[in-house]
Amino acid sequence: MTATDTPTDRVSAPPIQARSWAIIDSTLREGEQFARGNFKTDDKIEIAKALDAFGAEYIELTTPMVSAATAADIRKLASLNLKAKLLTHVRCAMDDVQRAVDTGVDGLDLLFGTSSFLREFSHGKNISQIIESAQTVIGWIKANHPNLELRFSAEDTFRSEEADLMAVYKAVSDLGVHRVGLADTVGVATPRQVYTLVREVRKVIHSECGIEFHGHNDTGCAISNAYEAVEAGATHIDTTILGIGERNGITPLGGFLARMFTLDPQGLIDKYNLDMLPQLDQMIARMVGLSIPWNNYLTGEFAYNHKAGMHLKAIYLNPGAYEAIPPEVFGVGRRIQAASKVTGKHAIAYKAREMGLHYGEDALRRVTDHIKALAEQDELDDAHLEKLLREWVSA
Ligand SMILES: CC(=O)SCCNC(=O)CCNC(=O)[C@H](O)C(C)(C)COP(=O)(O)OP(=O)(O)OC[C@H]1O[C@@H](n2cnc3c(N)ncnc32)[C@H](O)[C@@H]1OP(=O)(O)O
Ligand SMILES: O=C(O)CCC(=O)C(=O)O
Ligand SMILES: [Mg+2]
Repeated sequence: MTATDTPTDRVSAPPIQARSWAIIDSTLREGEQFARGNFKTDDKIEIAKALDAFGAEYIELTTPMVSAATAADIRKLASLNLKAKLLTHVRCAMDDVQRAVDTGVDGLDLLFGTSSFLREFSHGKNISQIIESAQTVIGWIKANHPNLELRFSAEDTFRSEEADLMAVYKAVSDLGVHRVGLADTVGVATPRQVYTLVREVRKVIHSECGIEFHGHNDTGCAISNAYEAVEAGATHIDTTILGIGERNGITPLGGFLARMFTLDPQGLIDKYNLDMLPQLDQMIARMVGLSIPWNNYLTGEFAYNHKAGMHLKAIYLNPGAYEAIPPEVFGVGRRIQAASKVTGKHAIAYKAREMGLHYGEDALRRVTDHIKALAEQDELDDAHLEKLLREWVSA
């Protein structure tokens, strides 16, 4: 944070506008690095079309260096002529980019590890050599494929020396890349570090150069870090559907949208077909053979479950009392769990009224206490509750 950027300034700052950032969905790249991400050609086409229909601005694909089959899939996806821009994620090496430019994608996401870990154990290059490689590779692309959108990312940004990063980012910005990337490769960055570094990077790159953030979720900060990046001026955020990726994954598309929706609801509604989110989450859950987690952002089975009596009283009057985001916007419904030991008389009265039953005040208290006592012993489902309410009237 700079001296002029106090916490108070940030609290009173206007909410971030959705038009200031774009999604780069990497389900078809980072998601292929997920333990169970092994998408077949038809899966890739389904995912790309679904993301395109959703309104994702960019779709990132695995490098064509993986295999001839992967390269053919990239070409096939590029031939779909989607509205979303297609990018392929490649090492900063001539062989890789020469293969990548033949695939018909709209842009290349180049990367080079800049931390001492990756310099020593991944590729063995020092910072000057990284910059030299960037000059050769980017120079060649600019000369031969000037229409390609280019991004250069310093892999493992948050364990890299700041002076090294600034030298690399300035060099690639001078070479004319469209975006620089900051990658929290091992999920170690704190939100404040992300905010501060994005602000610092902004100062050394050209004003028209965008900033992309890629955040892993090892310490549970992937969404907040993406949010802080945007607040600090990042223009592009990497997501995957359900957050799938290496280890425990990256910023999930749904969770990130939930975060940003509260700041500019109309902006998100204008940009994306938000009610497709359950379909996207279900599609990936099916393809990777896992269930959507119960507490998943927006689409988890219990993401909109309301249970406590005090909550239910208010929720019946106005759902906004206990919901930050209306579920219907994202194509999901709420669940009212009226029969539990933590319920109250308002919830029971409401449920009874729905069934055309009315109780006096005493009867309502007694039936409520009866339901609470029963639920203390065992789970009560809706069918059981309805039977009980009917019996209570006729008793
Ligand atoms: C943080 C991330 O998620 S980055 C994601 C990168 N994506 C992937 O790794 C998935 C696809 N990868 C692959 O299919 C393979 O790893 C390939 C085709 C890219 C390379 O395969 P191989 O030649 O067998 O090498 P291997 O994967 O064992 O080792 C990585 C190589 O990349 C080099 N390398 C690593 N980073 C870079 C870089 N940014 N630019 C250039 N070369 C690099 C390493 O030096 C090493 O090459 P070397 O053997 O000459 O030292
Ligand atoms: O290319 C990038 O910016 C990100 C690469 C990656 O997946 C990571 O660093 O975790
Ligand atoms: Mg990653």
